Amino acid sequence: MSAPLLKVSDLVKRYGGLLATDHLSLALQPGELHAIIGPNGAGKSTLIGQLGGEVFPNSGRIEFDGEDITALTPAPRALRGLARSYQITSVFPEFTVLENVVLARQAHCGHSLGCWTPVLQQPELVEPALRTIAQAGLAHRANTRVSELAHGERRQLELAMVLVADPKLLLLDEPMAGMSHQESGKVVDMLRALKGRYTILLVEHDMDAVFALADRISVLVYGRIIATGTPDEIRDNPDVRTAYLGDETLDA
Ligand SMILES: Nc1ncnc2c1ncn2[C@@H]1O[C@H](COP(=O)(O)OP(=O)(O)OP(=O)(O)O)[C@@H](O)[C@H]1O
Repeated sequence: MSAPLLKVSDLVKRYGGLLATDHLSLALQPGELHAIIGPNGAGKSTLIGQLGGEVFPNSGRIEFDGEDITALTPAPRALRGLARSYQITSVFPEFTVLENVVLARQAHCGHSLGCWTPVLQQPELVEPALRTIAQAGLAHRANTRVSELAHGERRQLELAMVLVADPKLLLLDEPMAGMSHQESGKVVDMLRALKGRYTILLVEHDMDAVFALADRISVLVYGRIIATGTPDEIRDNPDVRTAYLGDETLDA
């Protein structure tokens, strides 16, 4: 097995007397799609926040690509290739999908490119932008204004804006939240197409999507990972079934 791209060791996050992250350890192999599931309040958002750099742990260590990033804020983590989709704040609604993704590419590349040439005339920006727009399933909407996109398409745009920065690890926090069945089906297809090309950590409540997509699943309960395994191993794990007692989501 190759060295893990992400290695979390003995992570602890306390809120007063509550252990939101309880000595949690986790390793992600390059190219893996790893899902985190768990009941409400299990600590999924707190974990993602610590991986993205918005929440700092009380103790423990986060290594990314061989480097200790525990003390880094989100921006230097993103520069190292650790991308979180919702971090996109600079979507311009009156600009087209292509213009937004081109600007995200320009922001990622810094100022080395020709600032005084209109961005849509710079093939080094436009080509990767068109490629990731297609990967996100939005090729037919490239010239549509963002203000005209449906909710699901906007989430796809956010993903395109993350992918255009060539991330090594994608942190996806509930990418299907608020989507119709048809829209979430599209996101499942898209993530299936991205699988293997990117390392992905997916937190998602849609169990059909998780069990269809994940190579491995970790189950978080009261801040602790109680099981990690393939979808079949997780479905059959008695501790997991107990944690989800009375919940039909694992029987899908
Ligand atoms: N900023 C905070 N201050 C105090 N307690 C917090 C804070 N953030 C989270 N918590 C608590 O930490 C625990 C874990 O919350 P978290 O939001 O990480 O769970 P979750 O698994 O993402 O839940 P959900 O599935 O409902 O989104 C909960 O008991 C929550 O109330």
